[in-house]
Amino acid sequence: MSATQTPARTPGPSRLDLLKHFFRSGFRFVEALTEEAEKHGDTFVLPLEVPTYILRNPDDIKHILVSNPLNYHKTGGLTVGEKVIGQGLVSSEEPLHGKQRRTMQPMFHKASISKFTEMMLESTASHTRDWKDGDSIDMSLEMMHLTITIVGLSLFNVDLYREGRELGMEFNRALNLVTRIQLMPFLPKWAMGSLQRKLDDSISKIDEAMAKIISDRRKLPESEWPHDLLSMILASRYEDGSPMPDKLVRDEVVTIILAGHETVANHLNWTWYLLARHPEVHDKLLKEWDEVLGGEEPSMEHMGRLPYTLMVLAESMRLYPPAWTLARRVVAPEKLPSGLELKAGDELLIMQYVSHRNPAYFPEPEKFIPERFSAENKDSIPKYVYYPFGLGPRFCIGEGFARLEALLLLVKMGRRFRFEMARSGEVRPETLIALRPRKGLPMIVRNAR
Ligand code: HEM
Repeated sequence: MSATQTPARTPGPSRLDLLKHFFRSGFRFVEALTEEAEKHGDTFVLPLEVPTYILRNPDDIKHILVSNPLNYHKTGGLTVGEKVIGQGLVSSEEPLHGKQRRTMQPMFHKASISKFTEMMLESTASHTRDWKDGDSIDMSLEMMHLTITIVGLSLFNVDLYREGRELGMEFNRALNLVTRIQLMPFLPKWAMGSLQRKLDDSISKIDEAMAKIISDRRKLPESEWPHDLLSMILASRYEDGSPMPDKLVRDEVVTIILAGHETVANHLNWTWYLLARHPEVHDKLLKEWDEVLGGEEPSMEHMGRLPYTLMVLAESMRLYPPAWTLARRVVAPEKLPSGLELKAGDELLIMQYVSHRNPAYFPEPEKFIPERFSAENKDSIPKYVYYPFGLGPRFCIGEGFARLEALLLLVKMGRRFRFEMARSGEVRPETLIALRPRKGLPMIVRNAR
């Protein structure tokens, strides 16, 4: 990377400042950028080869994501794995994106998602069946296993942790390789070439398995198709009545696996971490669950009746948004509402992590205070400063699925267990594709009561 001229009126750290900052803070990337936002204000630019703006002005965010989204193409983060996810919803652009989104939307309606409730609860019960007071676990591994099981069962009725384990491992391998390639752009050519070859090998194994899953399903009469997302994708029709081509079916399925498990896993990881540090919040949750659910299992229908649980999950996503940044590239030059003049090719980072810690809207932003999201307080939080699921036409299609899954798993596990941190000190975030706990999350299982 080489330093370049940046517009004189946009503030930002020099390249040297940035390096010093990262070294001093032990390469704490998002924390350093949050501090830079406090120093420079809502808009600042990083001195990279292509000017890269970090934006948190709510009017600019609204303009880019909602008012004129076609002028801002997707890049970075969720699309780096484009080789793996192909032309799925996360990475495609218009007009393909709109066509796919309209076709896929009904699968994510409340009525079809709620049919996954029993499976989500059963998967959780079976995953945690043998856990007992005093056991040591790495919560981040446990949550990855549980959420990949759930996404595999929802998509094509295969448990990717058990009978579909080989395919599940292949997804993990591909995701790790994508992350390594993304994090190490300075690797020598030969080393990068070797990673790329491993990724290609992993992708061809995934393609082979996916082709078999799709053709096996097509061989069955439609009346025997199970209720899962693959059946819904195969049964869906475009506006002109034609079915989705197999290549796009494959891309959408792989996209949902990758977008739909690490995000939820990390949302839960951070929630367990916060509850371990705030046992009094866990007590209040138990009280709400006793009062509202009694002995019943949680369901979609309870979501509106568990306000404190939803407040805890919302505040957890404020502090630790699993999708920690949205990345866009400017298509045509444009002036933003704040006055910032953008050129074609400029890169934009709209960082949930930075916006969600803006003290102008969240006093004492580092503190875990679920009451920020109480009925009385939540309306004072503007839409464009808190956006864990994104905004506008690229808004997360799986939001309802993720919220249901997080609630069910939290109640199902949190009623039986509490989790204590196995090591002292604060857990720092690591900014991979999702915001993960750095060095995992070793915890000790305790009985909830
Ligand atoms: C807590 C969990 C989740 C979080 C925080 C999250 C967050 C996000 C965000 C921020 C975006 C927008 C990205 C952008 O605009 O650049 C997105 C898009 C997407 N998410 Fe999620 N997500 C979660 C769970 C899920 C689940 C469970 C699924 C599927 C079952 C899913 C599928 C998708 C897809 C397909 C897109 C692309 C939508 C489009 O561009 O039309 N996500 N997600």
